[in-house]
Amino acid sequence: MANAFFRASLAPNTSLPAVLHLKSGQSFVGKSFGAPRSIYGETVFSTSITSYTESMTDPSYRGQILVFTTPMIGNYGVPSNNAPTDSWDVGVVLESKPIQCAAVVVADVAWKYSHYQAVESLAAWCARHNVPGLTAVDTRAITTLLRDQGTTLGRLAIGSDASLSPPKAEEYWDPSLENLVDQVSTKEPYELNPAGDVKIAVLDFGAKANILRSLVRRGAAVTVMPWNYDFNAVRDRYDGLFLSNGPGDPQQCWDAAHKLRRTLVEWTKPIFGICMGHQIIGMAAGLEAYRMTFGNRGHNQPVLALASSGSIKAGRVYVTSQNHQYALKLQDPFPEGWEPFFINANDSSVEGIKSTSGSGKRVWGVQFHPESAGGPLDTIEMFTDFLAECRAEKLKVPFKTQDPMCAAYADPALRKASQTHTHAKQQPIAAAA
Ligand SMILES: NC(=O)CC[C@H](N)C(=O)O
Repeated sequence: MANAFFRASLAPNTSLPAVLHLKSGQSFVGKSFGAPRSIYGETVFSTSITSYTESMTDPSYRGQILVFTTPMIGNYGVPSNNAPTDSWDVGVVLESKPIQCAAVVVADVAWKYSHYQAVESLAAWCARHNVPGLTAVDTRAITTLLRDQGTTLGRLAIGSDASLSPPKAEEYWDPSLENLVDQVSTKEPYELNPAGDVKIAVLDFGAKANILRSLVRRGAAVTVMPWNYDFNAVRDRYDGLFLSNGPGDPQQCWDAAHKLRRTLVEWTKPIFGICMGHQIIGMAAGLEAYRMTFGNRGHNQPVLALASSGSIKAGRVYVTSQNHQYALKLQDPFPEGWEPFFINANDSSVEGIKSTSGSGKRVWGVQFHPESAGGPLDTIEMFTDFLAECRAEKLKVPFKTQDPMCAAYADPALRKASQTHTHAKQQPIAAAA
């Protein structure tokens, strides 16, 4: 008898020709799946084996043509992205609502899929989101090129466009020249789990949902703010500041780095940043961000801890999830009051920075993704460490019941409810004056 969960997806446009052109002059001819639409993007590769749904909805992949080095992608289909109401509701099951990458390239797309949570195939999902895919190409050859020459601008030409000549050099679209963060960041502040016992402001550069879940699941009340929000105007309401991941070149976000520079001077509460957030912290601290040759994208990146802090022990190697093109430059000496926290065990790039113990600050930035989704959970307790610091900070500072933003905490019934960890809800809040 046929497996009830084994569904075959139709391949309506398998016959459409498709070509990936690279600005460096090479072209790869294959077949299209997903949306029959030609696009431009920056061609990058990921070594992740699973979690294509999480990678493709990660806002940091915005504008990128994502080449999977794993030969077969799509085997377990795509789940519904509607968050169940009884869970930690940050609005989605995956990392954001839309598919964020510009296109995907897969050696052998799985037309048949099987998973108890799957509702559609990878191809149908891509078609529904107007995202094209290319299959039946040698992704090993593409990856070898990208490793040698670096991340390269590309054009995925589908259908009749596939027979046209490759674009001229000046026709390629370069996403690093745009402020992609502004496109994916929330436009208005909103709250999650307002009854949480510790108040965290999140600057949203394109936050993955699992970052928000990781804070909310640990009992935090989270206020998500636009990336360039004037946090300094409202900072006294919060016990900690978090800076999220985000797409594109961090140089596009100097506005946030300048504002953070002031925060670092005038505010001593805990600050934690991931990926783009880490780069912004570094830039505010006086470090330089540079573009790597091909970046690090995958779920198997080893990082060596150079310092101990919370759950992290110096001398240990942690396996991490990563998706970045830029990194902070290792410089000697580091700016005063700062030290390297992690270093990549493959390429020695800076994977984390922290404020020194004598600096009077508690600031951590990591280039990798402790929240995983997908990837290993080796460093997930960094969220617990951060919130423990914020809770300690809160005990130090008398609680201000007159602050309407914190009123929920003053209500014992709501406080108890927050401890049952079931009250994460998106609620719009008024923008601060
Ligand atoms: N995941 C991220 O936050 C990536 C940060 C930045 N866009 C980079 O590519 O380096």
